[in-house]
Amino acid sequence: MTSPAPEADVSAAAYREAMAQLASAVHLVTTDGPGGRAGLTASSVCSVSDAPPTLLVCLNRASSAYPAFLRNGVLCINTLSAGHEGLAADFAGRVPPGERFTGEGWGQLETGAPVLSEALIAFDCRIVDRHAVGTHDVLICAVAALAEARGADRLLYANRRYHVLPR
Ligand SMILES: NC(=O)C1=CN([C@@H]2O[C@H](COP(=O)(O)OP(=O)(O)OC[C@H]3O[C@@H](n4cnc5c(N)ncnc54)[C@H](O)[C@@H]3O)[C@@H](O)[C@H]2O)C=CC1
Ligand SMILES: Cc1cc2nc3c(=O)[nH]c(=O)nc-3n(C[C@H](O)[C@H](O)[C@H](O)COP(=O)(O)O)c2cc1C
Repeated sequence: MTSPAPEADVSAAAYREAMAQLASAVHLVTTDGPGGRAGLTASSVCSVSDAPPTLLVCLNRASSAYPAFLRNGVLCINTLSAGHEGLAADFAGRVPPGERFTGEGWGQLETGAPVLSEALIAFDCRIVDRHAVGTHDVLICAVAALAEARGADRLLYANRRYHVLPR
């Protein structure tokens, strides 16, 4: 477990203002298993290694979905394409947790985590490590399967709004 960070000399508000300038892909991070089905919108996804294929996602422990991710030990990173802004808003809290999977086609790959059939890319993963840092857990995930729907425009998030990056 990582020791608590020393008192930051940058305010959280100033940090958020700075971070809002960064453009990132947008994902629905989903899970299913003994802990139930859950999901949230996330932008804190990045590659760690390609040998073996490994990525990370940072999960707020206050999120309603957090207990399910820990209990299930698996997740899917569903990278969104243009036209999925509504889904991103739904999974970011616009829709209550228990009602987030009613629409859209959802399937599975290896782990049983929900896979959005129209996702630009789906990274089906097993959680192999976890580091608590401040309010979040950094989840280290081994990629067990991949699916991709080529050719769609990308959905980005920057300056607190969504943007489309043509393919
Ligand atoms: N990594 C995260 O946990 C993120 C959380 N959010 C949440 O989504 C909501 C909408 O955010 P915005 O409209 O973009 O404005 P905002 O001013 O709350 O956030 C601006 C930027 O700061 C960073 N950020 C915000 N809250 C954070 C947190 N609790 N932990 C780590 N980084 C954080 C993100 O990069 C975000 O794009 C807010 O409640 C925000 O907390 C948004 C993006 C990332
Ligand atoms: C564009 C965007 C990116 C987000 N990225 C993350 C993230 O990387 N990690 C995280 O824990 N929450 C992130 N959130 C916040 C969650 O989607 C959600 O708002 C929060 O978990 C509360 O949802 P709940 O109703 O499931 O508790 C993001 C929100 C938005 C709008």
